[in-house]
Formats: sequence, C-alpha cells, structure tokens
Amino acid sequence: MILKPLDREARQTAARLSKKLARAFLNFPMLKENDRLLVALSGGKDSLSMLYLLTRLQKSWKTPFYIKALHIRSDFSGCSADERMEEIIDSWGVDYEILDVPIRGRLKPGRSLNCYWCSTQRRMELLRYAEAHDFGVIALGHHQDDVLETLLMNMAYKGEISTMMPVMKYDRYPQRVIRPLCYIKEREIVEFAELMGFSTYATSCPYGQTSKRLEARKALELLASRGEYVKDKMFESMSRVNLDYLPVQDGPEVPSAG
Ligand SMILES: Nc1ncnc2c1ncn2[C@@H]1O[C@H](COP(=O)(O)OP(=O)(O)OP(=O)(O)O)[C@@H](O)[C@H]1O
Repeated sequence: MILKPLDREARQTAARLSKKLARAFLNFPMLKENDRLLVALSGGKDSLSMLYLLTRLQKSWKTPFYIKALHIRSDFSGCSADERMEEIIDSWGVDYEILDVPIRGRLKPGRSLNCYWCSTQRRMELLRYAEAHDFGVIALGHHQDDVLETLLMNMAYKGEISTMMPVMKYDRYPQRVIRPLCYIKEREIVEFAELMGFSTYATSCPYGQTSKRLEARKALELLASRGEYVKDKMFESMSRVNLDYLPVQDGPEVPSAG
C-alpha cells in the first residue's frame, strides 16, 4: 500500500490535532517521564491516527517516552488488520508486534461471540502483555464522540452519569489506560485519515456496534446539528458539575441557589 506523501493540508491538520493531543496530555495525568507506552492498534482509522499523532508528539514533548504498537489478531474473519497495516507502521518507523489470540476458540460451548466479550478479552490481553513487557501505560483510540456517546448511553440505559475516562486504572493492574484522542472529534479523524491516505483502510468487525451506541450516536449528532462546538460544551460539562442543580437524593435538605 502506497501512502500519499503529506501535503500542506495534511501537515496543517496533523499540527492542529497534535495540539489537541498535547492539551489532553497537559490536562490529564497521561504520561510521566520515561513512561513505556503501549499503543493498542486495531488497524482502523482511530488507532492509526492516534499512533501517528503520538509519534509526532513524541518528537517535541517536554519529557521522553517510548512507544510500541500492539495489534491483537483474533481467530475470526473481518476483524483483524492485514499486511497493509504493517506497511503503514513500517513507513512511520514505529516498533510494533502482532499477537495472535484465539478469541473465538475461547468461547465456552453454546456461547456466541458478542462485542462486549470480545473487547473484554482484548483488554485483558493488552493488560497481560503490558505487564509482561514492562509497559506502564496503554493507549486506546477512543475519541470525543465515543466519550460523549458513552455518557449519553450511561445516562439513558444505566441511570448513571459516567463515561470512558481519559485516564484510568483497573484495580488489579498497575497500568494506566489513557485515551489521548479524548478532545478530538470523529469528523476530524475521518478528515485526517483521508488526507493521510488510510481512510479506506478500515477493519470492520462483523459483530459491529450495539444498537444502543448507534442510538446514542444519532442523539449526539442531533444535539450537535447546531454546531460541533456543542460536543466541546458537553465534554466541558463533565468537569463543571453543579451539584446544587442536580436532584441528588440524600443531599442537603434545601440546597442554596447561591
Ligand atoms: N485488535 C485490536 N488490537 C489492539 N487494539 C485494539 C484492537 N481492536 C481495538 N483496539 C483498541 O481499542 C480501541 C477501541 O476499539 P473499537 O473496536 O471500539 O475501535 P474503533 O472505535 O472502531 O477504533 P479504530 O478506528 O481504531 O478501529 C481502538 O481504538 C484500539 O485502540
């Protein structure tokens, strides 16, 4: 696969998105000096864009860190990347590894494959690999739209205000999981992937998106039809929780209106 040489527009877009990535690094405790960062690479537009932007940022970031990409290749068709992904990463000079994991083969008799189970298996493999190879941080390619869709889904179906965190840790593992694309919109990634020449190269999982996520996506797009700034406002709202104006049970008897 021949990647397009970066033209002026691609360079400008890369610079704009790198600023958003740097903002995420500055606002959340994503990386420490000399961290070893494992980039989870599906081979799709999001994680490929993330890998490119991280390697770009690595050159100018105030403290050094090491990057390696890991792709988990599963034993069912349509969900794994092929040699084109390897060509792209090779052309960027990034260290990477492909790990074969028999996800379908692990299914108990009578159980069928589903999105949640598969991603949990993948997450466990990433954590195990990170632990075995001394990586303190794992980067996932979720972007701002993913974070906001999850916020809407958790409110609507879980009755809870919560979402995917820009930085988090599992109780049983010392690794940090980070989402460096949390300020970047899906539209921006689509544009960037187009300019970079890997937009047509997408892995498509046959078990696809859940209908709840698709509904949350439609709701988000409807809200943002006034302007994409609405997504930034929604993201910002998560750092500006006004408990005086949320009907918290067991809160003060009569909250003060200030
Ligand atoms: N096979 C895989 N190997 C390693 N990491 C993966 C794999 N599949 C997914 N991931 C990681 O989990 C993230 C979320 O996975 P999901 O399947 O939701 O992908 P996505 O939102 O379509 O992103 P992408 O465009 O990167 O495929 C990805 O961005 C990537 O960081």
